[in-house]
Amino acid sequence: MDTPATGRCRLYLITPPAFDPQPFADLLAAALDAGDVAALQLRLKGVDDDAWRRAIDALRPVAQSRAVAFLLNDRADMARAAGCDGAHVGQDDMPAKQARKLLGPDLTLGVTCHDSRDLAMQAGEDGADYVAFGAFFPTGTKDAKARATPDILSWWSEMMELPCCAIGGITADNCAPLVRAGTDFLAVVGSVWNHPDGPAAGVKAMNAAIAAAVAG
Ligand SMILES: Cc1ncc(COP(=O)(O)OP(=O)(O)O)c(N)n1
Ligand SMILES: Cc1ncsc1CCOP(=O)(O)O
Ligand SMILES: [Mg+2]
Repeated sequence: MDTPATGRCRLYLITPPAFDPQPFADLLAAALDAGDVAALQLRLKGVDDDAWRRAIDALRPVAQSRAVAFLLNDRADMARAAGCDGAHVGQDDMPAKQARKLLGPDLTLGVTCHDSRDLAMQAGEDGADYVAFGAFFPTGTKDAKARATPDILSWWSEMMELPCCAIGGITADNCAPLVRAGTDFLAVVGSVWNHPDGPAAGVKAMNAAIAAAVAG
């Protein structure tokens, strides 16, 4: 997962809460062709391993053929054998150390750190490649436990080399303070998949907003 070599923040797309993998693959291709996306996270809840494998088989080539890193949410145990680029784990999923062991040294590991500097420093020590803070805004996608403010992003990005990611209710209209605070990635679900003009327009709008925040 390429971190922004230019110093510019990049979009990190997460799959919507429910979708049918085959038709969704076309929608995803259009979204990824619409603008810069650093990573796609496959996020499924309450499905069995066969459903995970079907979704991975449908979506992984779409992402990887476009040089978009393909990460699994929660399932660090599946990522390596399934040819994925990494995994994202939360504080209640598995210890970051265990996820790192499962992934090996080369795959990307992301860790949810809510609004906690301590959790983020621990995640870095335990082998995370990026730390995720949030939720920054109200979101209907997840019942998010914590609320974060941009100062954690500015503190982290000034103190640490390890990339950070912002998540939670982020849209083209509200992302500027997060970009200016130094986040390396903006992780989004709703602002892309629920965009009134479709996901490709959502990706374009997010990239335009990132560029505007950097310029402004
Ligand atoms: C990039 C990114 N950041 C945070 C999360 C949330 O992970 P978690 O706290 O484990 O919650 P679930 O997504 O598993 O419901 C994430 N998935 N991605
Ligand atoms: C998975 C997750 N973790 C914290 S908030 C959130 C949901 C992000 O979705 P949206 O971009 O629609 O708010
Ligand atoms: Mg999780």
